[in-house]
Amino acid sequence: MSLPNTFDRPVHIAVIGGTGLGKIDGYMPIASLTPTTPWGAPSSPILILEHGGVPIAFLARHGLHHQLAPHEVPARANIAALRSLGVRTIIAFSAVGSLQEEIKPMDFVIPDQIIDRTKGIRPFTFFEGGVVGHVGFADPFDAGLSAIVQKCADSMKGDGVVLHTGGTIICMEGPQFSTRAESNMYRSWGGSVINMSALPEAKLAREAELAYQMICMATDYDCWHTTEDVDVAMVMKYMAANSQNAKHLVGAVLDELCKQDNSDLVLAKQWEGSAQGAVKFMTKPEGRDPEAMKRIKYLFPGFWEN
Ligand SMILES: CSC[C@H]1O[C@H](OP(=O)(O)O)[C@H](O)[C@@H]1O
Ligand SMILES: Nc1ncnc2[nH]cnc12
Repeated sequence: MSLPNTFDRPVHIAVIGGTGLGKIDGYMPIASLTPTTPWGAPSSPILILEHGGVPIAFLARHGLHHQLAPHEVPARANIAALRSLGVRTIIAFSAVGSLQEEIKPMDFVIPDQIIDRTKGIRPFTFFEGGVVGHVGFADPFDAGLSAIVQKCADSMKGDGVVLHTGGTIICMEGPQFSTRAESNMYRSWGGSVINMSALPEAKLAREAELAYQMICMATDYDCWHTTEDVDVAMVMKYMAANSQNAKHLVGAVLDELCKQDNSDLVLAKQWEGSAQGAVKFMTKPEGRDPEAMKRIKYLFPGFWEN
């Protein structure tokens, strides 16, 4: 049976699924939306799921069939499309390599920092082409969302599975994995985990004034460890083993986010106006390109003129 392609209520919370998490078991979609944005179409149709009566958007980062390489993910379209539905909070899952002995494959990590090792080949900003804005990115994730995920650690099952709080994610370009020299260098920098997807997603979420937290699931020890070097089969094996925990964790996190007490957090009141302010102070009205402004107004429909 085909799903409706419209949904008439705002959706405030989204989950982005990554490698090995192209869907969340246990949720029946009630709509499948395909918004187009000034930055093109998102990676996949956006499914609307229901959690205790609250609509949740779900987007598969690499496409329905994992056909998009990390550098091909249309991150601007993904973030803009979610925001256009009303989304203000994103919980983003990612399969990561561990750069620290104590972060074992199957463990979860809620990072609080990122080191950018992408190579500038991915479109990474909404603010260009005749409109300039510089948003703060000192703390790339949302502390309020991080606290909620921490609170839900007990929802996970399994011997010794740990949820580590804090840590630095290295976001590399890929799609090839790192060399051993790089892996050791990242460890010397204090990296906790490594992936290919945290950026530009997190930067764009900040520009779009969204609350964003990545939840990392460790699948391997990259290639610095005495155990086997990472390969795709290893990542997929651990992701399959871990998808039940991802489901438990996301269920518990959504339970928390749906509580009335968390409504300001979910609506990202803490970020409201930050990016629009960053644009306002840079490009003078007479210098703003009309086409660039149309794109900005897609993101921020109420964007002032002067
Ligand atoms: C198949 S291993 C590399 C791949 O896995 C991660 O994907 P995601 O972050 O979407 O879960 C990593 O970032 C790479 O894209
Ligand atoms: N070792 C690794 N490097 C980069 N991305 C990954 N995703 C999962 N494992 C990874």
